[in-house]
Amino acid sequence: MGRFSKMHGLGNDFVVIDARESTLDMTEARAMAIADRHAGIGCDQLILIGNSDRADVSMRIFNSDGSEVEACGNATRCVPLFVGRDVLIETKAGLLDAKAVDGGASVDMGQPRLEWDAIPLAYAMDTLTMPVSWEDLPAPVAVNVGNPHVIFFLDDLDGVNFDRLGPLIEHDPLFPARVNVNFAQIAGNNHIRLVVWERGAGLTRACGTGACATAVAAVRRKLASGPTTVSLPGGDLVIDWTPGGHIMMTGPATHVFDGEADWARF
Ligand SMILES: N[C@H](CCC[C@H](N)C(=O)O)C(=O)O
Repeated sequence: MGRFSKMHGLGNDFVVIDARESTLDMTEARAMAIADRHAGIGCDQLILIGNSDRADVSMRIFNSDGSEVEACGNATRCVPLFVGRDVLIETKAGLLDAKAVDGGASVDMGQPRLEWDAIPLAYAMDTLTMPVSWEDLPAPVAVNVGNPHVIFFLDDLDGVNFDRLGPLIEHDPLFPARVNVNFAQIAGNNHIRLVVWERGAGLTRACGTGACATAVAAVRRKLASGPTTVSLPGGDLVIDWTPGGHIMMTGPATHVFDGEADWARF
């Protein structure tokens, strides 16, 4: 039997497993089975906390479709709560410094990558105003914050068909590693409303890296400057980034319950 914690960041939910003492062999199939909301435990992402010789802990991230990915902002904020102290975390996207703050955490998410080949895109282009379109969507921005994001700034999010546009863009061959699709609306001064169709997980109640990427895109487009509140369906994050600097993300982290499972059954 193995223990796990159910946690979430603004409703983006996780099964978190402490793999520091176990030899649990995680495969894409097993991750997908655990994440299944009907036949498994259920989550948007599965998180494995392991040992690291470069940091306090390591973190592996699996989407509910089983794909292993580089970054998850909301899960990163849950690690200090899970481990019980501030931590330096080794991820596929590099080392992240996560510090507990009341009710959540503040995380240095590192510097965004803005070059077309770092997103990655299939061919060279301007990433601030990409010369591409899908249906009547405006030219988007592309940003990598450890994982790939494309951001559309719209006048109004009401009535947008996220379930149709999300997968259409996620799987477009322009994005060789697929992409997280961000639909943003400027809601006021340094305030953005955001809905994210996540690569490998679909619509979620919040996306931390999406909030980071969207705030970076807004600053680059001169639609925001300084600490920006990003309002997602599950709640608000505060993202602070100035060109050339690191992205600071601050927001809630919640522990829901602990459980036990026989991992051999997945
Ligand atoms: N779907 C993302 C991973 C989870 C990101 C999201 N849950 C967050 O809080 O950043 C990807 O495939 O890159």
